[in-house]
Amino acid sequence: MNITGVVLAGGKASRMGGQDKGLMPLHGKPLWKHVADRLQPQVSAVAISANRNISVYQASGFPVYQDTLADFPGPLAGMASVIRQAEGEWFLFCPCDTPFIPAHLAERLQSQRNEAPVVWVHDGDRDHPAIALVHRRIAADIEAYLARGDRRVMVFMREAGGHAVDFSDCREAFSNVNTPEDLAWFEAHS
Ligand SMILES: Nc1nc2c(ncn2[C@@H]2O[C@H](COP(=O)(O)OP(=O)(O)OP(=O)(O)O)[C@@H](O)[C@H]2O)c(=O)[nH]1
Repeated sequence: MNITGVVLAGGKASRMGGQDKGLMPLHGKPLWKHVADRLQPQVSAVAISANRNISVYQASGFPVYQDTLADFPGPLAGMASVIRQAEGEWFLFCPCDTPFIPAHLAERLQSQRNEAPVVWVHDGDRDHPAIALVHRRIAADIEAYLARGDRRVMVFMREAGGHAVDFSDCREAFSNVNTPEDLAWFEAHS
């Protein structure tokens, strides 16, 4: 299966004080690059979803896609915007703030998909609907869902016929960085 891995870096990062979270360094490397480096061996191509500092992301050489659904901020808008601009059938989305995703992420999501058009990570405690393997055919459904005023990623994905895949054996791989305190903690402990 050909999969495009997409680093979602288009959020407002309000809990990070509004800075561009993807560009914040952890151990001297920007958060988005940690995610891209972990995705790259698992996918056919890597791309970035971003809405500011575009030239900085473009300098990586990866394609960078901006949101075309700017009226509907949130990860779903990022997903549909990428699918509309990129080629390829399958997309593995992953937030820029999840720098420890496991090496078997794509393989396990694929192997437990069972024909669903979207599957996402469940870490044993909670769902991570922005870490998801998505087929391009749901782009139109995302657009319709956003247009009717909804934003909730999980609700959409269940409506679209998706299900969660269990990653409780490696739950710590889905730790994420939301605040400056989180970043300081990972700088000291990872
Ligand atoms: N392309 C795109 N990505 C988004 C958008 N909103 C959130 N994301 C991404 O989705 C992932 C999860 O986002 P959140 O942590 O819920 O939101 P955030 O904006 O990053 O941070 P907070 O404002 O602190 O909630 C992150 O990787 C974000 O960059 C958006 O409107 N467009």
